[in-house]
Amino acid sequence: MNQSKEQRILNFVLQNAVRGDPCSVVDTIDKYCSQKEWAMNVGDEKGKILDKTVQEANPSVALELGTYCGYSAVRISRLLKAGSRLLTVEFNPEFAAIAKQMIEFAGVQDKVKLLEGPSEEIIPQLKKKYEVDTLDFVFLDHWKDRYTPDTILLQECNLLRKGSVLLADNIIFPGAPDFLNYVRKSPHFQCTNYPSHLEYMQVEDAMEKAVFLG
Ligand SMILES: Cc1ncnc2c1ncn2[C@@H]1O[C@H](/C=C/CNC(=O)c2cc(-c3ccc(F)cc3)cc(O)c2O)[C@@H](O)[C@H]1O
Ligand SMILES: [Mg+2]
Repeated sequence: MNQSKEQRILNFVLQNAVRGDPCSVVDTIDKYCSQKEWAMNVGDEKGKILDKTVQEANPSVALELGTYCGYSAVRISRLLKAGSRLLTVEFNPEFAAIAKQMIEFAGVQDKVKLLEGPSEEIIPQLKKKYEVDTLDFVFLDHWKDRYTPDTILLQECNLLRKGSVLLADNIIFPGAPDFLNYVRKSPHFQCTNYPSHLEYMQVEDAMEKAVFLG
């Protein structure tokens, strides 16, 4: 049974990155996906926007929707202060297994908790089962038609507080038009757009930051 692309990405990291060094894992994935096989990691150009937003928010508790191979989980968790944690949600068991190995190889397993299942099931469990009070930072990078329902669900579950930062990938390509409409029209969010490019390509893309106003 031949390997999946995601397995090939993981193997390339295991053979070429430095164990325990999250930056080398991130750089090695970018090297593979820009030179050998494209994959839907946020990539380095948008990754730098992600880095700045995470550093500004300096979250104690962060949530990621759509782990995939773990690229952004490693990228985010490398910036978290001691005692902070990232909860990352992934419903595809193959991708979750890949991401778990990626996270452990990078040495960030103490900061990252991978929650397997659909976001609409996991989000309502965050307070009681995962002892979350409110979320300081949320990275949305899962199916694009899930951004809006999950943003509404986060509010319904009282998981956002004044100043909680949402950052959404792929605002232009593949696009999340309903999400953009929702947060920009809502009086509860202060939005900022960050033009960029699709990972590993010269195609326009953008990220949108939406700060919850309470
Ligand atoms: C409700 C729910 N719950 C839990 N996990 C969930 C979930 N919904 C999805 N997931 C998980 O998250 C990832 C999915 C990511 C979706 N991302 C994209 O589709 C994407 C696509 C492109 C792209 C660009 C140009 C092209 F030509 C083709 C594709 C670029 C990107 O950056 C993307 O993010 C994937 O690991 C999936 O299993
Ligand atoms: Mg994306």
